[in-house]
Amino acid sequence: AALLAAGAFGIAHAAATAGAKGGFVAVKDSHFERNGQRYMVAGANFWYGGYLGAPTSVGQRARLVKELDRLKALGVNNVRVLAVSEKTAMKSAVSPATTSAPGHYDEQLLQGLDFLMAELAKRDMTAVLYLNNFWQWSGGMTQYLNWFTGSPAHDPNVSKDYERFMAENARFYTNARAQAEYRNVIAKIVQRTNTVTKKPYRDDPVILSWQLANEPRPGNSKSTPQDKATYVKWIADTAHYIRSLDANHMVSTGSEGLAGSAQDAQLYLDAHRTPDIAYLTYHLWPANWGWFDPKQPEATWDGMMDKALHYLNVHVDYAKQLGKPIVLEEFGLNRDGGSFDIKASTKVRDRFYDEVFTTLEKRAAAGDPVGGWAFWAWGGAGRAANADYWWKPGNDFVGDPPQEEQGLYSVFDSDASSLKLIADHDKRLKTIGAKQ
Ligand SMILES: O=C1NC[C@H](CO)[C@@H](O)[C@@H]1O
Repeated sequence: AALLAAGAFGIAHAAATAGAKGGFVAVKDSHFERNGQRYMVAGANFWYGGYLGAPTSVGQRARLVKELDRLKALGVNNVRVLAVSEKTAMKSAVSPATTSAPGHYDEQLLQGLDFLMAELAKRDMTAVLYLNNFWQWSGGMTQYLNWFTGSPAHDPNVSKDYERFMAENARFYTNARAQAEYRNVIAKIVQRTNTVTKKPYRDDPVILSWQLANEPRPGNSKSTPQDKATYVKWIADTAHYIRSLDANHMVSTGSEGLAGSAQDAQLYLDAHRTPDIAYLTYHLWPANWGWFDPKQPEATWDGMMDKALHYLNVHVDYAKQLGKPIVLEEFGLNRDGGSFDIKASTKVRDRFYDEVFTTLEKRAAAGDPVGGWAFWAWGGAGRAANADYWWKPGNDFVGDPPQEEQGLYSVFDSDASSLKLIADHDKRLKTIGAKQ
């Protein structure tokens, strides 16, 4: 029995550490490692990367290749991508969608993801793939609930009632039929064989992590202890399920940090404690959270930076407490004056990016568990198509998803000062990592 147990332990241990060897990114001593070397995530949010890779319909493979070449040239080594979307009647959601109805999936969009993975492999880049969305812009949890409870899919861009939207969305975590379909989708993608490379996703080191959802929250600001317990259990159970399908890849939550945890540090820590969640994530949105007014930058900058620096540092401290890496996988600020116009300057945003990068570099240089960052979001060659800056099917994709003005937070290929900042700091981050 002892021999059997030792053997089993050996296999389990080998599986757990296999990642670090076979080119997979894995965690070692609260940092990322790949092939025995420190790995720092110098990332970009590129939610529509799989859409561009589609062979037909929305696909623009020539653009995708150019965008990846641009990102690679900047020193970006990772992209964070929406892996699956759900068809919905909500006005501000992307179409087409991967899942047209439970059990029915668009093979063209899935082949788009395949093509993206293949192109990332050619450039030695990795991807974080999120498998759902707490928000409406890709259907997400709201659409699952519409399918399985018949509840109307309230687009909060229309209702303006985010508190109600968030409270209603939390029902997703306990709806058995919604969870069953969500796991069907997870299994379909995690167990997929790439039609371009013929490589099973499970064996593809391009994937840095499977992410439960984009910005999953326990409910709204009045989340109850029961809501919180449900949320923690959903994270642990779903992460365990993914790891049961794929022991090579890390799993992450997609959490925004305290802002997505009802400002409850204990909840944020509990949500990331399970060994099946490899690292912590957090996001930083000063304008969304009311810390900054782009139309009054001088009046609001100091207060915003105080809060932002605290947010940046306190989450690295949480990661230290858990002994896991942490990635700031979204952050952004408006163009000057709050303009959506690509011709508008980005002086204030550049200053914000510089502060964010510098703060995290300091913590990384001190040996703290900074796993890296990903700015929100790459607009590249995409351009807003309409005078009102709203997206319509057939328009270019940019960094801003359809629920926001196309130009709100995007970094475009013409934003030279922003591109230089990103390139300089991505290089610095990787240099810090290499020295440790
Ligand atoms: O995940 C997200 N976080 C913030 C982005 C900008 O508001 C938003 O577009 C996206 O839903």
